Amino acid sequence: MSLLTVSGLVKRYGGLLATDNFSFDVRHGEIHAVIGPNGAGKSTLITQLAGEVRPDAGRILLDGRDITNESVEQRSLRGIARSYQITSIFPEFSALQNVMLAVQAHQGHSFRLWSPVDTQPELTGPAHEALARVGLESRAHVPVSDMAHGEQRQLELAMVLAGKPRLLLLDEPMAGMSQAESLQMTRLLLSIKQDYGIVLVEHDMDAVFKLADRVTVLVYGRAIASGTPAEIRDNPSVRTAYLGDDE
Ligand SMILES: Nc1ncnc2c1ncn2[C@@H]1O[C@H](COP(=O)(O)OP(=O)(O)OP(=O)(O)O)[C@@H](O)[C@H]1O
Repeated sequence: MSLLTVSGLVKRYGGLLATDNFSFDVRHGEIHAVIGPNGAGKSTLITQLAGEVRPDAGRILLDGRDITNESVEQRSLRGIARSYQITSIFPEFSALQNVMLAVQAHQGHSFRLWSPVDTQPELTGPAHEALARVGLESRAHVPVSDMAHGEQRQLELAMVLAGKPRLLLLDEPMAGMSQAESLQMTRLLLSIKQDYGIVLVEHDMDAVFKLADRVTVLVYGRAIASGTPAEIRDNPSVRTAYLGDDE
């Protein structure tokens, strides 16, 4: 059974169909990329999967359970985690403290960052573990403001993993990265993917074709093609949809 199954999803903004009868699924251990031109509805899809926006029609199932009407918090408890952009990071705090905050937010503990960190093993343990997963363990005590952009994006991923999710919703994890940083993030995602199901929205096509097991192409809210990276690359209607687009 798929980890995530989406069927017949519809989202209208006035007369605009931002999501047009969209269906797809994500298996455990799989990266399913959603690509498409600007305004195709990729972010709108992610917000509906995360529970921030309710669809007008359709169903979202996690492990076969209907979560369409569940809140962001309920979905988070079930293991759906959305990556947020760097704006959710506290730059003056260390990498470790930022991940501890993410652990704390997930566990619902009270805010205790001012007490000595080594007295809070329930936070430091999972936080160190998440930093190690993304290769930032040696940077645990570095203030985020002293970290490179690519490292900050890795930290963002550590914060997502800190909640021990099962399904990751990654919205442009390579945004603003140099080619070297993007390669590093690609390697990182490949090294962790077997433990999660991942929905990947990304404009960096090199990264998408290296990472994705399956790719679904959105145009005007509608899935016009779905298949392996090789199938998508060779699909004439995908090529047509991207003609004149600089992505
Ligand atoms: N809250 C909203 N109210 C009205 N229209 C919206 C709203 N959110 C998105 N839209 C519209 O829905 C369509 C899809 O937007 P969306 O941001 O999901 O596209 P996208 O594929 O993520 O684009 P990009 O690649 O540029 O981020 C666009 O036409 C957009 O203007």
